[in-house]
Amino acid sequence: MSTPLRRSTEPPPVRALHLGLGSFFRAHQAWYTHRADDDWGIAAFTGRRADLARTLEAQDGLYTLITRAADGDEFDVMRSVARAHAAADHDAWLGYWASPAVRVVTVTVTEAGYLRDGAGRLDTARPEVAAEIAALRADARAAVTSAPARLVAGLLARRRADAGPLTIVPCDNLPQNGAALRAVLGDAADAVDPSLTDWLDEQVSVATTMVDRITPEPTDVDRRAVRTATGVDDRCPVATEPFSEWVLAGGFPGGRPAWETAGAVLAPDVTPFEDRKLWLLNGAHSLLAYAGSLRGRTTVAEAVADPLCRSWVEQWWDTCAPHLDLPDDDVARYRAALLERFAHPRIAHSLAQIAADGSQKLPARIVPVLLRERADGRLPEAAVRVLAAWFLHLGGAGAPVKDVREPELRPLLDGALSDAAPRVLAALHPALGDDTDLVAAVSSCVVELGSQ
Ligand SMILES: NC(=O)c1ccc[n+]([C@@H]2O[C@H](COP(=O)([O-])OP(=O)(O)OC[C@H]3O[C@@H](n4cnc5c(N)ncnc54)[C@H](O)[C@@H]3O)[C@@H](O)[C@H]2O)c1
Ligand SMILES: O=P(O)(O)OC[C@@H](O)[C@@H](O)[C@H](O)[C@H](O)CO
Repeated sequence: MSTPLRRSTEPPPVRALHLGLGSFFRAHQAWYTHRADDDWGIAAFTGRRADLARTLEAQDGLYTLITRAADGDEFDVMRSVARAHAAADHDAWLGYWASPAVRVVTVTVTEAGYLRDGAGRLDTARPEVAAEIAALRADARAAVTSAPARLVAGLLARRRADAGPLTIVPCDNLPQNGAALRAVLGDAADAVDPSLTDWLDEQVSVATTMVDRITPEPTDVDRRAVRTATGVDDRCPVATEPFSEWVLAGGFPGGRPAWETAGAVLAPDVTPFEDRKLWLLNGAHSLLAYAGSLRGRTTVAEAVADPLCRSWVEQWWDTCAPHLDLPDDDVARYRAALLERFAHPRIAHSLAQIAADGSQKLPARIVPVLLRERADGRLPEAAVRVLAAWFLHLGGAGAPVKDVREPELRPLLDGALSDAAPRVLAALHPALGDDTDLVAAVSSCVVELGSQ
């Protein structure tokens, strides 16, 4: 007999809002908030689907976090999610923004959710973006659905209510995610109501963060593990690795949870931590997702156990190391720890999940190092390999293709490799398509990898 998960005491008062209720938020920001030495409750909204919100709400926002070590699991019930809402619950969304009690808004909507164009601005050429801007201009309470539009709708509600300053905290794997979100929000605000821009500058701070905790999609095995170990029938547990990092920079004029008491680090600048994480961890993840899946590997652990894939990872890390503004010892320790994290025997982190939206991820994970290398006159084999493997992936080899830009990328693959390669590379960064040496190297690597 198993018991359902319900609260026996009141939830903490809602003082924070989250957009993008999913696995990572529950393993990371909600975990830090749960452990922080104060009493902040979060109202969390899904990005799109309603199911997780419904399931969590039926458990009063409670869920089990499984901290999965190589030699066993720990089970802890997280209490910081006071309310869980479906994306469509737009009136509730606006209501929280209008509440002076709410001081912080965290965001995890994936790289694709920022709706950026190639220059990092809001992609107003997309019909759905233009339609949502028009809807908000006509009615500030219109039920918009994209992340930028929902955030601007929230900002309009807050200004109407004169509810005071707050901080938005993006927690997606984007370089300088604060500036990235601020640019998109500024563009959306300007398009909807130019008078919002000054208010935004005065009342809203956007923090920049480096976030790290490998959290695969939950499975039925996780649910059974909770039931067996605790006797509780938790319908939405989430399993994560023991390692966790959160580095934040920025102002919190309205206050924030005491996340530092739970291990978060407040720093003047996240750049060195972010480069280290996005290039070494996420860059290697993308390499394995495309090149490893070409070799039939399906998880990170499987791929890194393959000596050839592992040598590719090491080669990529050697390429990145000179560009990191950190002591060599730190980088060496980080690399050693990463190999252990990747090889985790009880975490099945699917390469297919990581492969999704490469058009949004490679510009953050691979391209910055590649451009630095090219500026120094080098043509790094490791970066060439990732791009060639991604090219093959887009053509249908290895992990399945799921990319927000797929409709525009697929036609670029038509025709001879010598024509297609520059077009596909230019889709990641304009300078890459014009780099004839790089195009030639990627083309020959496509042939080499494709024939393996
Ligand atoms: N899972 C990890 O290991 C991990 C670690 C570090 C950072 N992150 C960041 O967190 C993000 C979410 O990861 P997750 O594991 O929680 O995924 P998830 O699929 O469990 O949850 C994603 C959430 O984002 C929403 N979303 C997805 N696409 C969206 C879009 N286009 N617009 C608006 N909302 C959208 C979904 O509705 C859902 O609420 C990642 O993309 C990454 O940027 C994840
Ligand atoms: O979550 P995504 O889709 O941005 O990327 C997949 C993984 O590379 C990523 O989730 C890592 O596991 C994570 O960034 C580790 O902290």
